[in-house]
Amino acid sequence: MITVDSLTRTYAGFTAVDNVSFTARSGRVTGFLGPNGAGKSTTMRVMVGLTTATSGSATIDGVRFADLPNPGLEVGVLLDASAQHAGRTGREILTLASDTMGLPRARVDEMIELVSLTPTEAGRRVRNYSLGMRQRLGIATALLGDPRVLILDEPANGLDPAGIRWMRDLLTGFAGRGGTVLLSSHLLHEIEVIADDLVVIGNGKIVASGTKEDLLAAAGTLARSASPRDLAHALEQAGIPSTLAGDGSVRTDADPAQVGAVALAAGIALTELRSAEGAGLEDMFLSLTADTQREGVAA
Ligand SMILES: Nc1ncnc2c1ncn2[C@@H]1O[C@H](COP(=O)(O)OP(=O)(O)OP(=O)(O)O)[C@@H](O)[C@H]1O
Repeated sequence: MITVDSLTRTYAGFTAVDNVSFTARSGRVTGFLGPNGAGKSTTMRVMVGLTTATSGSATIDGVRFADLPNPGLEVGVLLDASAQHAGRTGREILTLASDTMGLPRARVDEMIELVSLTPTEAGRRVRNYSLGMRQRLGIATALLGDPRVLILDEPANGLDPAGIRWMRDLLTGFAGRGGTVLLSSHLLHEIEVIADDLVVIGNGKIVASGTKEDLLAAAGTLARSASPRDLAHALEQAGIPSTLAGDGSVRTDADPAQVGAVALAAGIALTELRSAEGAGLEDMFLSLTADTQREGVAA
């Protein structure tokens, strides 16, 4: 389990991470979301000892990363796939990491195979790797020590569609065996498919956290009819506030049964009625972070 407790990180008076607390539990994939500059990477860097906390703490099973005797055996980290030594081959990077951790060399070949780098690619210098290949190498490095916790910043970045699916299966399998996965991503569809829990950060502060089900269920109900304005009007008459979305749907916080009953009473045929869950993470994310979005897209 990863525990972040009242974590604050300031840079010359600017507060990048502001009193952040959350946990990433074992056996679960926790998605860490937020707009550009929200503080995700800074929080993750503190977790793995690359940046110090101004106050508060981040611990892995109760221990600070810096106090772990052989951290690679406990925590797999992928923060910046391009930070690998460009002049070394993928195999050299894995071999060095494996030696540092005191692992058998056979583990290097296992990891190269696991991330589907060919032997030729593994022998190529990292400066000649594509982004997706760097990402695969980064994942191989993170998994090398067979850790029980994974901390991954944008791991799907640069992966092709098959690679994204492979990563999804890998991470859900890892959590299924009791591991802890914390991953940040701007690919909301990916997070929606893979995450069990969500932590949303905006301007350095947590704006929401909880299980995906709970957070998305709070999205309310989505209904469609041939005459959405009439439906919105009928709901208003029944004391249920609603909004007309740009896609012609009517959204409300009331539950689907209430909306159905109002439509029936008003003689309005519904063409769709469901929990707005399917409208999904993107809507939830944009509304939760509306104050912190640069483009003001959700305004
Ligand atoms: N070393 C530093 N010195 C000064 N400011 C910093 C430093 N590192 C990060 N920041 C600032 O802290 C804020 C949070 O940055 P961070 O990289 O954590 O955001 P993020 O959520 O990971 O963003 P993105 O989605 O763009 O990767 C930003 O405003 C950034 O400019």
